[in-house]
Amino acid sequence: MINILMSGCNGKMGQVISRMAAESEDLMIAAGYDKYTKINNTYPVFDDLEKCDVKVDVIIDFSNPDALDGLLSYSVKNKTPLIVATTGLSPNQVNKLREVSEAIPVFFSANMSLGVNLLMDLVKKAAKVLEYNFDIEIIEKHHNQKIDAPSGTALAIADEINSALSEKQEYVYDRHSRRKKRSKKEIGIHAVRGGTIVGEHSVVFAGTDEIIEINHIATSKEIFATGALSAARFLYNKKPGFYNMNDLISETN
Ligand SMILES: NC(=O)C1=CN([C@@H]2O[C@H](COP(=O)(O)OP(=O)(O)OC[C@H]3O[C@@H](n4cnc5c(N)ncnc54)[C@H](O)[C@@H]3O)[C@@H](O)[C@H]2O)C=CC1
Ligand SMILES: O=C(O)C1=N[C@H](C(=O)O)C[C@H](O)C1
Repeated sequence: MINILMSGCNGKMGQVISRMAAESEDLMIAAGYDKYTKINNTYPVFDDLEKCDVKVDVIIDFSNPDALDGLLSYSVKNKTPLIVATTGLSPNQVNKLREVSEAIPVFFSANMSLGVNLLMDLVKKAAKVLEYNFDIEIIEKHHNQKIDAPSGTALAIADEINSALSEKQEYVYDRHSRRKKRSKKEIGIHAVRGGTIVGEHSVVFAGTDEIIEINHIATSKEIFATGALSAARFLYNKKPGFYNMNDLISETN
């Protein structure tokens, strides 16, 4: 049995993962961490990681960037593998994750779904072929409770595209403050927020008289929970290192 500490356990993702872990035979949530503690869970919930006296094998984090420092200290002190799915981290926080991955296994992904990771591969291929004649714009849509914008996934898609292009493009967020024509050296990134949209990402390659669009639509949060639980199985007993969905997909396929 792999014992998990669920960080952000009382949030939307934390609750979906708790339900799915309870249905699994090899994983259980042994403890939770959340600053909001007014929900009854089947496991003990701590509002301070220093108070957590439950021994766990892996941490899964779907919370807020504010929680990261405490999680890193706890993980390093207890040598506990850490899965970070929280988005909106600063570049400095991502660097810290890389640093601690020299001491403990760290898994970081802005999107735990298999589909989005396939989309990233397809988009990279398209970007290489269309590099010189097509303008690239990314549009993401999420529910009205989402805090960060643009989504971590939209930024990760833009990074993947940039890694495939011969010349690095500048990211342009929305366009309301710009009063000039679009340049050839940019990737536009746009966020839509409303209702209960689970998560949609669309990459538009707009050329002269033709448009190619590659889309991913999440219709339930369970796809992210499935990915996070697979990441827990993957990271348990791994050597220190910085892992992502590509490592998980190549090991399991
Ligand atoms: N990588 C992926 O596949 C996915 C990532 N996410 C990301 O996961 C995060 C959480 O998403 P949701 O569950 O929808 O949000 P939510 O707002 O429903 O839940 C967040 C939970 O974290 C808790 N929290 C906030 N700050 C905290 C702190 N400093 N210490 C401890 N607990 C704290 C809140 O009380 C809340 O219960 C977001 O950053 C979101 O973008 C969400 C879905 C998929
Ligand atoms: O907040 C969400 O809900 C989601 N956040 C992630 C992101 O910011 O990319 C992933 C997913 O789209 C859902």
